[in-house]
Amino acid sequence: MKTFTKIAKIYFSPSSTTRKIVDEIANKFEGTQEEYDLLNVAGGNSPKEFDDDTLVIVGMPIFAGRLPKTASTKLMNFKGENIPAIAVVNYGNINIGDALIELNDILKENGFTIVGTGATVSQHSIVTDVAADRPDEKDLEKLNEFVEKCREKLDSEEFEDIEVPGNKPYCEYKKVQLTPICDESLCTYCYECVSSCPEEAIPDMDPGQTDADLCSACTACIYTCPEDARYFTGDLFERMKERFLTNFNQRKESEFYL
Ligand SMILES: Cc1cc2nc3c(=O)[nH]c(=O)nc-3n(C[C@H](O)[C@H](O)[C@H](O)COP(=O)(O)O)c2cc1C
Repeated sequence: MKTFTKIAKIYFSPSSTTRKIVDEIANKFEGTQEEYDLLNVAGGNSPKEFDDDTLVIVGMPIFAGRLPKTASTKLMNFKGENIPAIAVVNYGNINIGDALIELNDILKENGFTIVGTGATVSQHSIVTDVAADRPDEKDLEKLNEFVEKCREKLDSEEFEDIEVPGNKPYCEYKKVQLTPICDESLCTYCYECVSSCPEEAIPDMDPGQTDADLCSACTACIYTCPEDARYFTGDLFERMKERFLTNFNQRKESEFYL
């Protein structure tokens, strides 16, 4: 296999499961790892073009059947003429929607050659009882088999266009109408939530507030808070929980395309 000097990891991962998948894939290759964390407000804002000694690994969570808006907008800044990419969307056992085709389209449009792609299942970051504790051992085993096949394909250097499920035009991106609340009796004003928010929806000096118009419900602030002071609550959240646990609690498996 051609040796890659650099392994570039590009991801958006508010509750860290997508990052875990990307790390699992990247760690199977030699080469110095570079990270592009699109959750970071400054991350991925400027154009970046990769050299041909680079293998790119991209991981994106699925939000409402699409890529998160902030993440897809930033991803468009990454270009790589014939640079090989392994690309996964990661979802919470509900649906893939059109996110997989959207991810593939963006990467191909920007010059990348897709070596392998797929959809992995991880714990639902909003309704955490759905797909709880995933990815598990079985998931990681399947992921490793996929990576092995990607390695073989990189060896063969034969890359045909990969067809993935999804519709065009893509389903409309619908913002999830939830905004985390902050229990100020628990908050220690460490401001971790402020710096974790990719939408800058939490005011600098007032973590008790969240701008619902800016918030994408991504969950970064909830998972970063060391005091568990931030969470979703309310009727809509309770209804969502009930609906997901009733309808989507049957295990779905990761799917891969090469
Ligand atoms: C705003 C939002 C919307 C989501 N929409 C979907 C969805 O449409 N289908 C699905 O299966 N999971 C959905 N999820 C769950 C995430 O895709 C899943 O938990 C993923 O593992 C999160 O990745 P992360 O740990 O890297 O943040 C959604 C999560 C959030 C926060």
